[in-house]
Amino acid sequence: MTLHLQKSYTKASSKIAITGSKSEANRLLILQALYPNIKIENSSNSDDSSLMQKALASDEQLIDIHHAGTAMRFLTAYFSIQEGRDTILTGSPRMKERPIGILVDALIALGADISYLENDGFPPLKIRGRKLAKHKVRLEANVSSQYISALLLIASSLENGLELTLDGKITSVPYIKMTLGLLDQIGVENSFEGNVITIDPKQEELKPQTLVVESDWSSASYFYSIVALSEVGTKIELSSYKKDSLQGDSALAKIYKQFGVETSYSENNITLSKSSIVSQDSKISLDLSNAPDIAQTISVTAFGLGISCHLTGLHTLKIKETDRLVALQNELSKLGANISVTNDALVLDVADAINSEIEIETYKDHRMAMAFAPLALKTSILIKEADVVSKSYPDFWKDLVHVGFQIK
Ligand SMILES: O=C(O)C1=C[C@@H](OP(=O)(O)O)[C@@H](O)[C@H](O)C1
Ligand SMILES: C=C(OP(=O)(O)O)C(=O)O
Repeated sequence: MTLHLQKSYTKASSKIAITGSKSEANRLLILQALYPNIKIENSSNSDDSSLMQKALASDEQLIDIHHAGTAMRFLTAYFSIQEGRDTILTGSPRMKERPIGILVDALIALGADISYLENDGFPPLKIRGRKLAKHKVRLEANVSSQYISALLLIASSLENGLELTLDGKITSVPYIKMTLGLLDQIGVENSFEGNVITIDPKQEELKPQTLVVESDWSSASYFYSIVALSEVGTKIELSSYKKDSLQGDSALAKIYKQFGVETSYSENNITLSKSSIVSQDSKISLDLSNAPDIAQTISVTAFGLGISCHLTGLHTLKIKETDRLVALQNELSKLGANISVTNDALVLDVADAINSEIEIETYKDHRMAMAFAPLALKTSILIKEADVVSKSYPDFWKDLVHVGFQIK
């Protein structure tokens, strides 16, 4: 489905309810499978969380998690400790290109029985569940934090817990802290000192408890972009967010000040307001190694505002739903941007104009569709395969119409 976004204006004020963070939800679903007394509120309505839930409820041997990276990585660890159960874990063609060897090697070092069914280092996997006898392991930490979170999520179910030593520069650190924060909330003792994470064992039942998932900050990024590209005075209120967040993408509040967007926090909500016009001479420089999922949103906002920007710390973008650096370069260039990318950085220089009626390819990446949509506040634009948004945010297009977008 291709959507035609006509040149639009945001309403002066609107209110949106985004569902829970898919990252928090997918961690809690694994923890709930291990500790059934956990109840989850404000969970995520994303495809990735539905796939996770379905996989955990299934007693089939073949589990297909489609495009869901967290489900692939977390379930690899989870099925490794399901004693006596054999599982084949597979995913979409792109998932079969997303590396998983670092996690599989660490699990095998702990005693797991996992083999590759197609290419070494990549899904699909055959996992023969068993008791993991060892409790100390080290792994390379600069490729994906999801490998680390996967191990941390099962760690308290191991007889002696886990001592994990991280080698190299640790990437996407807030996601590791999110995992540890959720373990804190359910009462699993843990520590993260230097490059060593320790998790204590907890094999007894937990007391019944309800965990409320904070709404998804990565999804909120598109409204930051919309407010940044709107008239001064525009306000959008988003429900179920807090100042003290487990999600690293809450850095948006600080980052978007540079784009003239202020964030105010009330008891349970945030309000984004466009407070000032940003000078065309300003230049945005950011290291996004702690918040890789908002790189596309930020690049497109900068382009829409005609501001130059230099983003670094983007080395993980090449192994996400698509190679996001190449995808950004291709699509922003079609719109008239002066952009160059390397393996871990992006430079955008001020462009003369934004080309109209350009068809944006989304490369089966939800964030390509959502990041480019706000440009409709500057010119009409077409978004191809627009239904990809359901991976993280199925209500995205409906919510855009609610804030004033004209979509056909
Ligand atoms: O743990 C998580 O929930 C995630 C970690 C990040 O991945 P990397 O650690 O691979 O960068 C992020 O990009 C992804 O969307 C979700
Ligand atoms: C990278 C993402 O997800 P995953 O790695 O879980 O597929 C994302 O949602 O941007």
